[in-house]
Amino acid sequence: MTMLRAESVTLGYARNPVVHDVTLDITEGGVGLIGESGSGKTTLARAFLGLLTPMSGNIWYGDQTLKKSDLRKFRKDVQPVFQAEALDPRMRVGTSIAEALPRAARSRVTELLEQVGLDPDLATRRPHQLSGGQRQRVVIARALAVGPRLLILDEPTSALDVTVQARILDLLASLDTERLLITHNLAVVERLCRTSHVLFAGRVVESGPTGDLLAAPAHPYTLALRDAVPKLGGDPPQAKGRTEAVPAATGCAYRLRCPLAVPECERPPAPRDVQGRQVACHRAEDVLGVT
Ligand SMILES: Nc1ncnc2c1ncn2[C@@H]1O[C@H](COP(=O)(O)OP(=O)(O)OP(=O)(O)O)[C@@H](O)[C@H]1O
Repeated sequence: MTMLRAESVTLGYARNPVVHDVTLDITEGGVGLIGESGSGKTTLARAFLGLLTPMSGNIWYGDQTLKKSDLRKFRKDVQPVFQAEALDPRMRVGTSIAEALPRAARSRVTELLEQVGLDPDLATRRPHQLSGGQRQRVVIARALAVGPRLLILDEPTSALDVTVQARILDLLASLDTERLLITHNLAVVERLCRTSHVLFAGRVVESGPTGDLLAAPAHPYTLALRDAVPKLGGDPPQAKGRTEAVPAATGCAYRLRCPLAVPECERPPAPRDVQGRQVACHRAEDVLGVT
């Protein structure tokens, strides 16, 4: 079932588009958005949270566009989980969580702390008196307080060391809330997302079942990402091949970096079906041939 859908959305700031004509469904089983810094992941997440209005296209929530849906219900159903630094440093964490709860349900703070694996006694502490992993659990507890159907998680573990990351991933995997997860870390989507979308320069270049994407990428950029970060906790990926940082303005945006680029890539590749995924690359079959 599709909970949220971006339909041909173009997004930007001050009329300058940074996400171009993206169509993407948030379906069950976890959805990953993968891409390097600046590829447009957070921008897309903001649009899915109703915080950024598309320059064109629509965000659909069920059978209504966000513009027309009941925003109160939407804000309860779809909750962000951003970095732990977003917690108010002056507020005791129990109060932080209680604030998100309806007045009649404030006694649920203990239950929520337990649900995220924290000792309820920590409720009286302030964020700086907790470890990074504990703070991230508080952020998750706060998001869960209103009983959301979908969590939108932006790099939920990137500030944590590897063992703490793994425990937070276990916690997220154990929740029965759906998730859209934004990360540059492929190991994280492998653990938490049935479907993944790879973004490059504001365009989806490859989408499909996460396992297939990682086992045999069909886009050279997915291949570069996969080969750059073999394990949990690795550094942000650097593309292999040529290293021009600026995307090409015409044709395939990736072609200046792509080791497989040919003159045909000066024409923009339309997304097409290749072995069970959607891929925007003229040379997808050749990429599959080398993986
Ligand atoms: N508030 C803003 N005003 C103007 N430009 C912005 C704003 N926020 C983001 N951008 C630009 O939009 C593009 C996409 O940024 P975005 O934050 O969505 O990327 P990202 O993939 O989430 O990157 P990161 O992994 O570093 O968070 C970038 O070129 C960025 O500079």
